[in-house]
Amino acid sequence: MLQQHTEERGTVKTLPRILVVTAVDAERDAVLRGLPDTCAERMEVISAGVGPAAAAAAATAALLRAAAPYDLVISAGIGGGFPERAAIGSLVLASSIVQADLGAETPDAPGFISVDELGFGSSRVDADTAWNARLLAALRSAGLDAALAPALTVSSATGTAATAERRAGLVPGAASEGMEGYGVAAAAAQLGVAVTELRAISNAVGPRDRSAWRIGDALQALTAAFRAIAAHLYL
Ligand SMILES: O=C(O)c1cccc(C(=O)CC[C@H]2O[C@@H](n3cnc4c(=O)[nH]cnc43)[C@H](O)[C@@H]2O)c1
Repeated sequence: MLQQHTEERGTVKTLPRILVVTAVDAERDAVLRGLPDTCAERMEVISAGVGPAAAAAAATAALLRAAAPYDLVISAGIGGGFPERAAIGSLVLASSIVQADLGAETPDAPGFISVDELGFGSSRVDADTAWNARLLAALRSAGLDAALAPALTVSSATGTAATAERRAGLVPGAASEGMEGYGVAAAAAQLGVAVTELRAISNAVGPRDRSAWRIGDALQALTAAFRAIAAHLYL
């Protein structure tokens, strides 16, 4: 990490290099709106496309082509919130990132076996606890907050109450659902870079009702979150 001397106070501030991976351009632009020009060299923000495969491919490419190593990768965007855990417009910071539909469907309840249970590996990557603490401190110093909880990744967004219940039961405490986190996390883990996920909630996880999505509110929350993070880490 580059160190910047603040001579008048005699302090040394570390300036981390962070890669932010969003799915679509509207999310990338919302993140960029929160960043001052001065941190452009330290924070790269990309839109990777929707879904874990596109996210993993783009994150891997960005990590490998970087002129200098990244200290942290953040999967960021709007997301679904599990009722009672994350309201529309609120933020969820992942404690772990879980691919919730990676496994096998079964005819018996609960209707799904994860790859972990099947013995094919792991569907979970733990978010970096030290970075999560820094990001939470950044949000709180700007009067914001985030639920620190497992974040689900799925290839098909939940659209029924039954799927919402099954996915919530699969990962106790899960607060958010998105479609890219695990792909970004798998890329970061493969390359030994710390990772976390930050979701701004646009809709409830449950029966599909696109008219109830509050994308504008969620994008504003994303901008505010990254403004707070940049101010805390770089200014
Ligand atoms: O239509 C728009 O203006 C618009 C602006 C920004 C983003 C979108 C998206 O549709 C992004 C898709 C993206 O959102 C995540 N997401 C949001 N809600 C959920 C959900 O309930 N379950 C799973 N994923 C969700 C997801 O990561 C998609 O990539 C549109």
